[in-house]
Amino acid sequence: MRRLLVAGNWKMNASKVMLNELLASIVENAPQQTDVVVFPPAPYLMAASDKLQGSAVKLGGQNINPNDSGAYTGEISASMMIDCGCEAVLVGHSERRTLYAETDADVLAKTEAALNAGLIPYVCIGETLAEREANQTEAVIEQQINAVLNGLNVQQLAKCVFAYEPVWAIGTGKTASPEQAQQVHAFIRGLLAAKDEKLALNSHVLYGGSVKADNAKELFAQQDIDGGLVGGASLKAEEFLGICNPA
Ligand SMILES: O=C[C@H](O)COP(=O)(O)O
Repeated sequence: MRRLLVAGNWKMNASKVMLNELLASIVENAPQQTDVVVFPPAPYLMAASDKLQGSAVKLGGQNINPNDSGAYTGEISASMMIDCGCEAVLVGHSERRTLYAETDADVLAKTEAALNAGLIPYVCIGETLAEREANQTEAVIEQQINAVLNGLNVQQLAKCVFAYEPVWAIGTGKTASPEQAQQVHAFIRGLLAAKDEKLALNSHVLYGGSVKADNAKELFAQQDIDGGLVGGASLKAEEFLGICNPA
C-alpha cells in the first residue's frame, strides 16, 4: 500500500520570514496520513532543518552536483545536503533540463550521486506541449525514465521516487486532467514493471503541474497517482495543506 506523498518545491522563492511562517504552519497542521516533504532553496536548508526537528515533515534540496567535493564553484554535493538535514533531492526537473541544459546522462549521474550519499532522488520526467501534440508523450517519457532504469539496479531504483510533470502544465494553471495524468502514470508503472514487478508495485509516482487544493483530490484518486510534486501552491500554507489533506 503506497501512502500519499506530497512534496513542495519552492523553486527560487523564499525569505527568512516566509520560511519561519510557512514551516511553522506546515509542521503544526500536516496531516498524519500523508508523507510531506518540502524543498526550499539551498541557503535555507539548515534553518529549515532546525524548524523541522521533531516533526514528521521531511526536507529535500532542489539540485546537486554529481561530484562529492572539489573545485565546482557555486555547486552543492549530495553529502552536503545530508549534512544539512535533507533526506531527498529533486533530479531532472524540467526547469533544470530546459534552463540549464541537463541531459538524461546528467540525470543518471545525479541520481547515482544522491543514492550513494543516502538521499532519496525524486526523478522528474515529462513532455513538452509540442511533444504531446506530436503524439510523442510516451516516447519522451520512456527515453527519460530509461536513463535511470537502464543505469541503476532494482535495489537502487527501489529507493527513488518518480514524478511525472508535463511541462505544459507547470506554472501555467493548466492541469493535466486526472484521466490524462493517469494514462501516463499507468504507462510509467508499466515501464517500472518491465524492470521488476515489485518495484512497480512499491514505487511512488507523483504528479506535478498546477496541482491545487481544489484539484488534488481527483488527481490523487487515480490508481497510479501516489501524490503530488507541487510548485506554486506549496508557497501558501493553506493551499499546500489543502493538497496534503485533499477534501
Ligand atoms: O516542481 C513542481 C512543478 O514544477 C509544478 O509547479 P506548479 O505546481 O507551479 O505548476
